[in-house]
Amino acid sequence: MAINLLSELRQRNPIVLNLANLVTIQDVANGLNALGASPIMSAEVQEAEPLVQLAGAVCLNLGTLTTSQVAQMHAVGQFAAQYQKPVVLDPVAVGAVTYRKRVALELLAALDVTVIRGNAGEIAALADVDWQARGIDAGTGNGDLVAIARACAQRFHCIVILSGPTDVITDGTRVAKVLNGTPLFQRHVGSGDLLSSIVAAFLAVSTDPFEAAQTACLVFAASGELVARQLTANRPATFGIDLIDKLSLVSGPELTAIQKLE
Ligand SMILES: Nc1ncnc2c1ncn2[C@@H]1O[C@H](COP(=O)(O)OP(=O)(O)OP(=O)(O)O)[C@@H](O)[C@H]1O
Ligand SMILES: Cc1ncsc1CCO
Ligand SMILES: [Mg+2]
Repeated sequence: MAINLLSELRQRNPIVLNLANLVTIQDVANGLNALGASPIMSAEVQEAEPLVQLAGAVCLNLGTLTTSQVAQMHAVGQFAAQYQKPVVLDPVAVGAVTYRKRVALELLAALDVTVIRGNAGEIAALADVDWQARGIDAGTGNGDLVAIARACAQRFHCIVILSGPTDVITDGTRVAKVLNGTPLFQRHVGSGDLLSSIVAAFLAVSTDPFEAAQTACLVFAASGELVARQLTANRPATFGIDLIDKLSLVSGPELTAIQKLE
């Protein structure tokens, strides 16, 4: 775990190219900006090459996919391989909608994805493990989350982050866990979308994608935990606002003091 990656990120202010969903696009932009990265969103395939060239990393989010956006994702992903830029895939609701799963599998077959970040329902679907996913939510299942994340990483030859009460990070062999967090993340739509883009921001400033993934999970989950400690009641909207503020204020020592890692 390299908490000094946070200061590296803030110093270098990496540009993160996001093909975002239209529900949480502004939260993702503000969250990245608060953390110390420089977000840019795009919905136009014609500008794929120059945007990938200027970006340090790319995040592809399937949340509100359209046919033209999927074509844009293929184009951006191919330029990312050409210019050696890391790619994060957020497979929103692939456990609930067969069409989305097909799109995700086609992207994973065609592109060099560095990290897949999804909840248990999404990662189980990609690993072909039986699970009752529920829309954008993780749903219920009784599989071993580490085994599911590992199977997904081995199948697609990439790093997998299976997020939830415990975040599991694996490259198919190595496994790390971040136990920080708060149930308020689940009450605020788009927590996962922001985490995926923050993973991309850390990939942009690191040569070790496993360490970048682990650090992103800690910074995000622990920032949320620190915010929740200050709230007097369950306030999902306030949590969302305060989380963005906390991403700009949180320090390395503060994170080290509350980190719960395995
Ligand atoms: N019950 C929980 N307790 C603690 N932390 C949680 C809990 N559920 C989620 N988290 C944290 O929330 C963050 C987002 O992960 P989550 O698995 O909720 O994504 P998601 O389902 O894709 O969310 P969304 O669809 O709203 O974007 C992660 O940092 C994770 O650690
Ligand atoms: C609610 C919702 N619907 C599609 S994407 C999204 C945001 C969470 O990913
Ligand atoms: Mg999600």
